[in-house]
Amino acid sequence: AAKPKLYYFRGRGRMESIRWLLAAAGVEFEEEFLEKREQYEKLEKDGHLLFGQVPLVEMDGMMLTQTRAILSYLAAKYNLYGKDLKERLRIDMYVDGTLDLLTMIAQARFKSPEEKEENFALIVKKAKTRYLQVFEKILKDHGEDFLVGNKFSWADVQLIEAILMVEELSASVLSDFPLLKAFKTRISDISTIKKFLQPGSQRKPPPDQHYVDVVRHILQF
Ligand SMILES: CCCCC[C@H]1O[C@@H](O)C[C@@H]1SC[C@H](NC(=O)CC[C@H](N)C(=O)O)C(=O)NCC(=O)O
Repeated sequence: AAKPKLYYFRGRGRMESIRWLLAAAGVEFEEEFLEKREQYEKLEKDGHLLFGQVPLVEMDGMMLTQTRAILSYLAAKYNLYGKDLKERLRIDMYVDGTLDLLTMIAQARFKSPEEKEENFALIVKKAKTRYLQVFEKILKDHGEDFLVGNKFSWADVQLIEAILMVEELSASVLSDFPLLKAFKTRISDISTIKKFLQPGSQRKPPPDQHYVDVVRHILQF
């Protein structure tokens, strides 16, 4: 079967979680990077952008948009969505919280330089008190290796992505969370994740000013 094809900017944004989940599932994918406004306009004209937005993923003969819908489809397709309705619900709860944190971080990078530092400090504080503390307790309460059903799932992928992104803002953020430290080591050691963490993989670096400028230019905001 043809490999999934991802249409997005050459950066993390909303597409990075989709890259992570595909990589975790061991699924190879191609990328088309939007560098010019014309590319975005062509996708729109061709009717591929349901609400006029990207991420866009071409797979299984479909043109898919809406990040959360795509992630859910991938999790179900690659058996990373729990064994029953209750486990899927728990995964959804954990993932929605983690995506809120990731979105906060990603949007903060679009702030002005003076706002950015203050914003990042606030985000690190919220990450620790509202998110990481909760996941530390979940691991403590059930004493298992994975967040849900003692089996590797989408929830674990989102959390490792979030941990690494928060550590980019504050390297010592896990100092009060021994179970999350062990979780990070364990999940990073899973062969598909380990490969994605190697240099040269399709994982994107933190956004720089050029990325922000290109996104603003293409989307004209
Ligand atoms: C996670 C946040 C990453 C920051 C960068 C993104 O946020 C946006 O500022 C731009 C990009 S994403 C690009 C943006 N896409 C979305 O907002 C998608 C939202 C949708 N609910 C989804 O989850 O896929 C876009 O196409 N906008 C065109 C426009 O609406 O006319």
